[in-house]
Amino acid sequence: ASCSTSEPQGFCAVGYEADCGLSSEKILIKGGTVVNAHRKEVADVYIEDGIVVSVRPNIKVGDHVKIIDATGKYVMPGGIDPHTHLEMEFMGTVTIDDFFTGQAAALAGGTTMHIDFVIPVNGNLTAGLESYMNKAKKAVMDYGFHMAITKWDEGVSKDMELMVNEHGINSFKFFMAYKGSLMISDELLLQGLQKCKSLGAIAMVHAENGDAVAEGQKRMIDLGITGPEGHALSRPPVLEGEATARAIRLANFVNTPLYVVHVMSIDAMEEIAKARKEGQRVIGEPVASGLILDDSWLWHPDYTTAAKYVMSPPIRTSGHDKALRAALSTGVLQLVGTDHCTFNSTQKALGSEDFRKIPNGVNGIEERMHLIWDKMVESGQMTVTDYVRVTSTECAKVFNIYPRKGAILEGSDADIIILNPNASFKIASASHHSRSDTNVYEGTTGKGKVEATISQGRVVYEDGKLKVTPGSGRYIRMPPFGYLFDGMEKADAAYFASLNAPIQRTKSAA
Ligand SMILES: C[C@@H](CNC(N)=O)C(=O)O
Ligand SMILES: [Zn+2]
Ligand SMILES: [Zn+2]
Ligand SMILES: [Zn+2]
Repeated sequence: ASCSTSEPQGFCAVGYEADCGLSSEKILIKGGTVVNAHRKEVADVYIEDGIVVSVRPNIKVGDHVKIIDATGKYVMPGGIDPHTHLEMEFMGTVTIDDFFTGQAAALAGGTTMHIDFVIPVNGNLTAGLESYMNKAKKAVMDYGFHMAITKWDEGVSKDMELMVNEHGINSFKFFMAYKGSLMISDELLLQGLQKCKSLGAIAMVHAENGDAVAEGQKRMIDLGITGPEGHALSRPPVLEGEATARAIRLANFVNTPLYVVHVMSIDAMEEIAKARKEGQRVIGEPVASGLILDDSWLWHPDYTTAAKYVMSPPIRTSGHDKALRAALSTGVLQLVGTDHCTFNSTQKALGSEDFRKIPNGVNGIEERMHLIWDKMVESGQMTVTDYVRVTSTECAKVFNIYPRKGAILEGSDADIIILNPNASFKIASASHHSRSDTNVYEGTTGKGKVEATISQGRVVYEDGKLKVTPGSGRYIRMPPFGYLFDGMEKADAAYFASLNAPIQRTKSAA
């Protein structure tokens, strides 16, 4: 069998890879501009057995080495997507992309690692992890896990220790929205923040006021607004700003780092900016949809078109996207995710009578690298080194897997992309690798094209063809106490020292 394009969407499913003969253990990438977060340089990259062996000009090699000419192109660390939901059970259905199609899409778009969210099973973390390890059996690229916390008791607290100390999880997500399903109370959030601090684990929040959202939804239904536009109107930016501020203050009170996922509005971004200006360790993660799109689509007369843009927090009115891009380019926000959580048009139709039933989520795992390059680097708003920082390096640093991941340095994993700044891309559901029949970026074109993706030292995407093997993906353990925790104990000591001098009071005269 050979690598025929008759394979579904140009896939090389298991068993064909050897026939493709295109992947190899020794690769020399010649003459490209190698870009890391800290510098760019014209240099060769030599890869052997999945590892970067050397990065310098004019590397000489023997035979049996696959040579890739990258002259005039950028050689960069593969993207790392910090926020995905593959094969996630949610709102009565399951996301249409699993660890095969979602990851194939990622590789085709220049992302070589993602961090997915384990959802506990009936609140049980261990059962949740088992379930996700099972889903990931078909993985074709490296992945890590965050763990969601959807209820609190002594068992959950104990299990969090297990997740950190035994299972390589160093981040826990608390949903402040989705009342009645994933949402937790402030009391639980506080317990969770304190537990994360003690474990050296990053606390992550979905920051919307879930109680107010429920009120806002009722308000829309009472007004007879049941279409997708009701989704945006029911949860305005003020509710994202309020929850973001609340989470930031509670993290301050506990004195632990905080990671705000899918920052979608100016309201939330400005709370993060204020906290960071005051020295608080808060990370803000915008996602591709919030950086690129606006909510006018939700008013589209065609339900299928409008419903595909329903996610939470909602994609905002025009202007928020521009402000979020500016914040990302100046370091107010630190890294870009996608929140890839795809439902096809049949699944989205579950909410055709009531927007509250539209499964929340959009695509992005294949489009992120192209969209950020075109919108921010090609436009001159962001440097190529910052592009690497926000799409790969910062994520590796926050989750403590740098420089194994997120860099092209001697000893790093050989997860590398070659981007041609002079080629262009076009986004279409007809050609994308997601299993969904819709794409929120349908028809978008732009400059900059990922022409080759190397994952674990093998060429897995080249000339528009994927050569992936289900089961070849590896679970990447992420150790606790990453850089965001450096020195926190000193701040704590100083704080408690300042309290430990009880005031000596004289008894007031009787
Ligand atoms: C459930 C998950 C994806 N869906 C979404 N953001 O609308 C999330 O809230 O991050
Ligand atoms: Zn093939
Ligand atoms: Zn969320
Ligand atoms: Zn999410």
